[in-house]
Amino acid sequence: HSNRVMWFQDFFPPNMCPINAKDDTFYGIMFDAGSTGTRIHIYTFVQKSPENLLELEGEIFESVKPGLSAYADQPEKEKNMSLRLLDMAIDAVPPHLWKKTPVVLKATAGLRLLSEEKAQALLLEVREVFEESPFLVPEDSVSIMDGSYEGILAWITVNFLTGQLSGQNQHTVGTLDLGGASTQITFLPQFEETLKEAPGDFLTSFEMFNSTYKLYTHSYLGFGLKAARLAILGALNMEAVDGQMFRSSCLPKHLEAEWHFGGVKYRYGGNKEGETGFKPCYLEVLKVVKGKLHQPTEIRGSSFYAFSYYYDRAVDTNLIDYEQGGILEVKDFERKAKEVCDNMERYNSASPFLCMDLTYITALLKEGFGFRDNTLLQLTKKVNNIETSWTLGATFHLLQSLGITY
Ligand SMILES: Nc1ncnc2c1ncn2[C@@H]1O[C@H](COP(=O)(O)OP(=O)(O)O)[C@@H](O)[C@H]1O
Ligand SMILES: [Ca+2]
Repeated sequence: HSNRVMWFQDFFPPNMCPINAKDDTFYGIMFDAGSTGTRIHIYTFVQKSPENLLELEGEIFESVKPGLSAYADQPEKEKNMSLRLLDMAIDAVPPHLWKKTPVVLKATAGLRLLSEEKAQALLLEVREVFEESPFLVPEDSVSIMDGSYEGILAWITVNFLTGQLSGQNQHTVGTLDLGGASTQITFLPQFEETLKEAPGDFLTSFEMFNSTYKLYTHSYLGFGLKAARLAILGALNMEAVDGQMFRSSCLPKHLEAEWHFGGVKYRYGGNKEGETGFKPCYLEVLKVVKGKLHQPTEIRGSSFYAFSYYYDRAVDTNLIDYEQGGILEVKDFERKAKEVCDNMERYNSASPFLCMDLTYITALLKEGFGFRDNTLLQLTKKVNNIETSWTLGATFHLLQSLGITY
């Protein structure tokens, strides 16, 4: 804990605290416009002692569904949603701090997949809501975030919260984020070989907290869990194919249903006549995954923090506890995938996609990234009661860019 205080001393040196020199609390508001939902994170920073040591004290978090991209064809309807979330900030931040509190929204894969025109129309709606709010609206406050930042900022969050970015002995940990539309992998390479073998745009130098980190990071667009469902069904990028039915051996045999994603309606169902179960499903999933991702050799032996849908699906299948999280091996996902896919009738109260999702996660980890069966995954939703989301890293970055730190 004391490490964190020490670290903040560097981050906010005593004579430089423009946001608020007198008050002992200040705030930062970060919106995460994800493909499946929009979330608000209101971070509180506190100055506890007269020496002006600042600490991240807490977070207020709320989320709404569906994601911004669901309003692609009626952007004006989006307004209610951002207003509703912004009301939380109005309640949480004391009025005298409103105009010193920055508010920013960053959109991820859902908007990256929309046409430029539709995405900009949605962002404009949000910008109007922000401009009418009493908060500090920085330039470029509403934008689509670059995928490499999504990975880097999540890595910053996790390694900050676990105390790895302060002090001398830094043992940083890699991060895996499985969103609805994209997935990210990020780590600090230890081997020279990794730097040599990585595609050029997978390495990014990033400055934060007075250090420069050269990270391996990549965001695979279309490899989020929900986009992967469409890819497996053969329906990705097949807009408005009226009435077409997409079938898969990963779905319950007699299932026929509809699914809305990114503003498009899809019909899908099981292999009524053909095979179902883990084996055929894995083969189907492999077509989407195999050879599509870069495999850095050095990660085979390391352990990673994993969140978002890795966490959710592990909770759904009782691999981990919803509150506690836990540590799993890659093979635990495979074991569950087999159990669910080969007994789909027993799991018919769960999501019809459970088999497909678990099989995809298994294939993504093993055949996609090249992890070993016994690679350890630390599944975490919160560290010290703060969400393990890129939004905290983004808030640090925001404060840094506003000149609140050097
Ligand atoms: N702050 C958060 N806390 C918990 N889960 C989150 C958070 N942000 C995203 N998720 C999870 O991420 C997954 C969806 O990813 P999302 O952010 O909507 O898509 P994408 O990152 O592809 O735009 C869901 O499992 C959702 O529960
Ligand atoms: Ca996300």
